Amino acid sequence: MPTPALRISGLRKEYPSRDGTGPVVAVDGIDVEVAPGEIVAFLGPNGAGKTTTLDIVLGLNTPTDGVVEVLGTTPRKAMLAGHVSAVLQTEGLLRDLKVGETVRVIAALHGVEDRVGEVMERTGLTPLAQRKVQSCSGGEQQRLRFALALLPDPQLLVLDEPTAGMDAAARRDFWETMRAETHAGRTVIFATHYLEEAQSFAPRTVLIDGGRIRADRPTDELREMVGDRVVAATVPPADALAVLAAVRAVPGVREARADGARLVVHGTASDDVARLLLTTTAAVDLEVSAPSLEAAFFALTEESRK
Ligand SMILES: Nc1ncnc2c1ncn2[C@@H]1O[C@H](COP(=O)(O)OP(=O)(O)OP(=O)(O)O)[C@@H](O)[C@H]1O
Repeated sequence: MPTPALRISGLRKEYPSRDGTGPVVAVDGIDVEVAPGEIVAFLGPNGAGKTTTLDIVLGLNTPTDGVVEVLGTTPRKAMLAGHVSAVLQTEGLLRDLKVGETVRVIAALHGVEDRVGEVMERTGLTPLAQRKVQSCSGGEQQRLRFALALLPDPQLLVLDEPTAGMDAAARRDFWETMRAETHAGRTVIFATHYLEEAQSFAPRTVLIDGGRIRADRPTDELREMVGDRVVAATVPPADALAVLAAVRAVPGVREARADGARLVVHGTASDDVARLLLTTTAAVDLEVSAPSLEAAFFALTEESRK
């Protein structure tokens, strides 16, 4: 058995109360093991305990109880040896430095000046080299943090909501670069609020809420468990009943109803329903939406009640 990239056993973290109402239990007994080369999403809503867990993995916070091993050693030793890098939500950048200078300074600290050009190129920073950090957008600054994390060529990369504050296009760019950076052997753990980010990037998802793991399974399976899509469209009122009947006959449709002229269809067959509506009816204003994270949690707790 190879040494796990990460082993967390019985992890618990309590913070002193902020308002005298007793301690805040941020992490309430987490066990998880990540093999070398795995890409794992820690998915959960605000306050789930993701940042606390990742900070402990990075040696930036200490557990109240439990054991955390990173690459077979303590978090601090792994970090100091340069085997672990992180992109954190709040990590400071020096605002007066230029982008290129920032990368060179950190490369010099790691003794890897020869990697500057390659890392800047791979993270798309070369055209921004002369720009001051303070003039970069939030997404560009996040890309710079990512470049700094890649400099030591870490075995384990930890990303805490790396796309927070980015718009959809910047998020897509970020994950495309990230995908190219995950080569055999590099382990990646990232925290996210977005089910789509877990779906498109991580083969395995650990769902965390209230400081506990609610599910730890292949992301595809999770997606199937919450695979419903909602298709909505406006149809001429006179057609509504006939269209409803046609839609209900599509395999995979779980529920279809008409709210006045607005048709709302739930189920796993969103492509088939959309095709039927657009090609055989006078439907307009078609929208397809994915379940929210809240819906995912609901579906999962419903599953565990069965
Ligand atoms: N220093 C602290 N003192 C007291 N409570 C804290 C402290 N840091 C975090 N908490 C609390 O611990 C719980 C878990 O917080 P944590 O930041 O780990 O969650 P998260 O999943 O990362 O959330 P987010 O997505 O908002 O970053 C929350 O209830 C939070 O308010």
